[in-house]
Amino acid sequence: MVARGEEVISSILELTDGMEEIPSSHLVPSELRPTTKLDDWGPIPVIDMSLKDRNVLKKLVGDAARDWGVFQVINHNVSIPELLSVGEEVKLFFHRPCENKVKLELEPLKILDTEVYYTGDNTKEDLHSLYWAESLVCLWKSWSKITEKVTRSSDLIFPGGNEAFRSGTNEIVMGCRILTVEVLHLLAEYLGLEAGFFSDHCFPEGSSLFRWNYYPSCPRPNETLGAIAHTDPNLLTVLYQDEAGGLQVKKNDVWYGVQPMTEALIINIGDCLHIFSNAIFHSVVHQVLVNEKAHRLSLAAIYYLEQQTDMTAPDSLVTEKRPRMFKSLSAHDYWTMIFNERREHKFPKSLNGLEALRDFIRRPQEQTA
Ligand SMILES: O=C(O)CCC(=O)C(=O)O
Ligand SMILES: [Fe+2]
Repeated sequence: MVARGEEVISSILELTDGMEEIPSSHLVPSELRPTTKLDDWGPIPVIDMSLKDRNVLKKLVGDAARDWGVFQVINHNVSIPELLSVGEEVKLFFHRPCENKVKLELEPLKILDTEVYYTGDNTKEDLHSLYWAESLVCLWKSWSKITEKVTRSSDLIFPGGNEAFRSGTNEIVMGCRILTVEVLHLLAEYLGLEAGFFSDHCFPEGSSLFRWNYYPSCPRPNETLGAIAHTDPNLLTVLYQDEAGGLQVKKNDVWYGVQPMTEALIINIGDCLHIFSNAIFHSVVHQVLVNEKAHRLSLAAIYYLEQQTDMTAPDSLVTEKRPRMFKSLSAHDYWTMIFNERREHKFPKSLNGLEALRDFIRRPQEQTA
């Protein structure tokens, strides 16, 4: 059952078939619409992870996280051919009849610390920023028995079995984990901290999720967005975007496109790393533009801190020039706050996590170290 027009839409992809206008439910208010073209590429740093000189690599990664909050990495050891082949299977899922996909929407499947669900109309989701997009999510609540969990997720999505999806997902899960640990190590070392300072709070007990996002082509790309401007509320996101492009990041109030590179993965700094680093690293504001011609596929591998993690920045990151920016809060406090905030503000949602943090920002009179 898919009602069209003003009513419930359970699959944007089906809705777009032969459509010339977009439903009012998906119109983005004019002040939030795209202001630059999808291919206005910006000078987002591209970092070669195979660089042998660790000091140089550390500086490149740290400077990029500080100045941009986003960078692309190449030679990262995550198999892109494997990722592309899993992506093809995921597209087959998105192109299933709506009724079939919606089953996973109505009844998220939970088994062994694993959740699998589908969202066909992200505008109905209070909790995240995706808009003109459908998503397929696999959430794993810790890393123990991860291979088993990945297998179960695969069987939930493809009950008849799908070897390409299962083994490919396993390989990317492992590759992205290694990349994430490596980036977190470099970022900690850049700040003069123990290498495991961030990653030890993330692995092995933190949750992670893989969200495949499908952004169908859109007859009026200037009137909507694939994802509205937001920051990621987690620690760090590893992102793959296909050649359609559309990811934009904001720096000093200017939007820059992130140029698609077949071999690259994108690293986004999330709110928790911003808070934990006393705002030395920047949680990047980003959005996604859709286009008239091509559907777009992306994968967001999202890493969370363990819930009990106290995100108070270490004293060594507090100086006279850079006083302590946030009151003490745990990853769980932050989580609760951001979700309440998003639930309350239907639209435009309060999606810049750091604006939503206002009660946790220390006022000048409180800023004695
Ligand atoms: O699809 C993209 O490029 C970005 C997706 C995103 O921002 C997210 O999933 O949080
Ligand atoms: Fe995001």
